[in-house]
Amino acid sequence: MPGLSMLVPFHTATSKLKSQMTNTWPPYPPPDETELDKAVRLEEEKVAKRISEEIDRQIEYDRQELKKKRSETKILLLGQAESGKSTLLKNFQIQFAPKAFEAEVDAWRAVIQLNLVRSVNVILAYLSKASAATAAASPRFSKPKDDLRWLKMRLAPLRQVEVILNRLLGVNADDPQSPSPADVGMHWDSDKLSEVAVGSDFGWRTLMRTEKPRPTSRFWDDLDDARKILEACRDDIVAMCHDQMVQSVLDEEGIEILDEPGFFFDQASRICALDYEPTAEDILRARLRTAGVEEHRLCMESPPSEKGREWVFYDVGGARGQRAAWAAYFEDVNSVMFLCPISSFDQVLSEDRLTNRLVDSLKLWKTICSSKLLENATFILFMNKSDILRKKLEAGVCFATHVEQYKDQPNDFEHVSSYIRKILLSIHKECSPKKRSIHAHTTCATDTIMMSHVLGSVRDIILMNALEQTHLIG
Ligand SMILES: Nc1nc2c(ncn2[C@@H]2O[C@H](COP(=O)(O)OP(=O)(O)OP(=O)(O)O)[C@@H](O)[C@H]2O)c(=O)[nH]1
Ligand SMILES: [Mg+2]
Repeated sequence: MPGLSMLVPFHTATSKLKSQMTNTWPPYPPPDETELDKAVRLEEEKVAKRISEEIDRQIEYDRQELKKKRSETKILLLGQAESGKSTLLKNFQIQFAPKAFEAEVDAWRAVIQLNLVRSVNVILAYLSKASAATAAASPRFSKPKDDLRWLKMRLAPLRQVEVILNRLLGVNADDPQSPSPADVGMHWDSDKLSEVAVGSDFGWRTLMRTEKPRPTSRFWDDLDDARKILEACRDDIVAMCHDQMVQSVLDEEGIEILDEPGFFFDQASRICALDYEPTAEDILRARLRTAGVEEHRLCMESPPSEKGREWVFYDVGGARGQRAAWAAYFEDVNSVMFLCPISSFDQVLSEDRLTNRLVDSLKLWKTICSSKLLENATFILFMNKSDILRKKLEAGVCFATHVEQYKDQPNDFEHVSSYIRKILLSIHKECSPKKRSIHAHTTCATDTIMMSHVLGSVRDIILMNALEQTHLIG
């Protein structure tokens, strides 16, 4: 039996062969092609070309994505709730992406005003309940009840301001850790009551960006209303913040106003003004609890040598209930930044009042150090809230009362902080799956000057290690 090629006309076979050999596209048309065949062939060629181009585009996209991924630096921010993770991230933005940080100022203004209003509402609700229950018995409520009633009446519009700002910022009303002031009980719990959380998917930061298409005018009208009410209540808010009865209640509860996250009582007059412009320090002091895991892309604006490099931060919610979600982000991480609030030795977790915060932080650190998934990451430890530790010790709070092993060593900042440092470093040494260097810094994340020095050296460490990890050096 003759081969199949024997049945195909010679010129067709050769042109096919030629097209296969030279890889010509489109292939030569068959010589006996009818008009209909030609139309069909051209259509088929068009479709094939489209598919081929689509595949090329996808390959190029995947190549670019891979290239981008390789040049990205992934950083995980870890630590218990209120350790200062989000505050550290703000410092990175201030230092290396100031324009992007500036673009979020409007959103932070609303958060700061909400922090203040919420604190005022919480205190008012607390005072009324406590006053009703103990008016006769306690000298701290000796102020005439009428005064309190008058204050409440004058400041009643602030409840509306809180509602508006909650709505505009997307504060999750269903969040069990974000109770409204109406939920205030007889037990003072500043951990929960002064703070708010915004879901990471709400996009509140970009909502108010000036260069973005603006939200509806209803949004801005509501925001204007909230600001006007705040301005109208300004004198009464300032009066309340300095009121003796309020001060004595806060004193009795051991609340150090300046150290309370998101309280802003000392800045009430400025923050309530219609033309209030938040400073970087205000924004660093604002309290917004992270819910879930937030991805932040920071495109370096400075220094010029690093312009355009992208750092991807994963900022996690630090409360116990949120920690199970962390592990999903452990793979491919270049750097872990762990924050241990060293001032927390005399505090308990707000989610578990039987657990000391420092003990919880050390346990968490042990778990993170032991993780196999993180064994190649660069570890940077921030012993944060050093300013509060210093203040507490200077005020006479005794470290050994809460950490018995400390025994009778000196109760001063240098000794206590170096004791905590030794423990953290020895945990890292003992629990790491393989030998790994560590960089430790004692910080106050609300102090921009201190942080600019620290972050300069942190940046160098991260860049060096990113290079090593991509085998360009070392
Ligand atoms: N005084 C002082 N306050 C700090 C310091 N670091 C952070 N804070 C404040 O502590 C509060 C909590 O900080 P965040 O950065 O929100 O804490 P976080 O670790 O992100 O907390 P979660 O999101 O709940 O996990 C904020 O109001 C900060 O301003 C510090 O070093 N000193
Ligand atoms: Mg946070």
